[in-house]
Amino acid sequence: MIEFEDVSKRYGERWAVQDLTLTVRPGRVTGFLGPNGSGKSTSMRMVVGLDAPTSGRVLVRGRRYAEHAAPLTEVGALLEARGAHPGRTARAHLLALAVTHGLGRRRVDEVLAEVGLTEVGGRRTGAFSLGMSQRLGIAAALLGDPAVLLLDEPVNGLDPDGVVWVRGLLRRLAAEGRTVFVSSHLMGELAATAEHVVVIGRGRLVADTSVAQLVDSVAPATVRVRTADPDRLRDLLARPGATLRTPAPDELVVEGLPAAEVGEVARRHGIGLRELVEERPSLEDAFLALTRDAVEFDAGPVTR
Ligand SMILES: Nc1ncnc2c1ncn2[C@@H]1O[C@H](COP(=O)(O)OP(=O)(O)OP(=O)(O)O)[C@@H](O)[C@H]1O
Repeated sequence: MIEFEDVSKRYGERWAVQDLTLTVRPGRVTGFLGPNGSGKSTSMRMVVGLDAPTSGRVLVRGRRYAEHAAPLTEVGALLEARGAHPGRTARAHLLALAVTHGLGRRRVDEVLAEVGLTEVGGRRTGAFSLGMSQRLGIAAALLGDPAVLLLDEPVNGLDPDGVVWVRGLLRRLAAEGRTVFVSSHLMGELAATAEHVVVIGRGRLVADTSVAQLVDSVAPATVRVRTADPDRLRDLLARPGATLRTPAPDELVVEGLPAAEVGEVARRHGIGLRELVEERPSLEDAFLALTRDAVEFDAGPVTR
């Protein structure tokens, strides 16, 4: 579990994160979504003590990161893909991390195998592609077998096979009961992996909800019907909460009613339907609608 308690972070004259209160729970993948510059990386860095909050505090499993005796076994983090020394081999990089926590060579070999880098473990990381560096970063995050995993844009630079692999890995880690917190600026990417999503815009919390609820709340599904008698069907469907439009002579568009109910009312009254389609906004549309205000109303320079 990760807890942000009224956390704000200021860099010079600007707030990168403002009044963030949030609990990231174990046993599921939580996506962390926001446009570029919205404060995702800053928030993640504060979890592992790479940045200190200007106010508020961040707790990992009930304590500040620095208060944990062996932090690598509590929190594994991938915050920057090219984090390894370019002159070191992948194995040496992991071994250097492992020895600080009393972990042995065997664990290093295990995580190299887990991320598919066994063959290239002896190569210098400076020659790694971005995708290989991402895999190495994930190996480092897994090294201490931590209960909490923090991954900043983990699929960046991965090929399609790699993307599928990361999704499977994150879901497995969550199913094992770990807290998995993963950022992305692409809603579609997170929707394929995360059950729960936290959205920030301009450093402020915009949503903390399931992916399904997020889409429903921003732009609910509409039902589009083609029929010879749209006016009659419109009158039959008129009720509080339903919005009905007839954009064409043979078309009715319904908001606020499920497709099954629209179909059932038509059937009961003998109105033939040529077409009945439920249209959902895309995840990217939902995300853009949510963060639009946050983007337009810039938190601006420091006023407090
Ligand atoms: N070390 C720093 N010094 C000054 N400003 C910073 C620093 N780190 C981040 N910022 C600023 O804080 C804001 C949030 O940046 P952050 O990197 O946390 O956003 P992000 O959501 O991770 O963005 P991206 O998706 O582009 O990585 C931005 O305005 C950024 O310019």
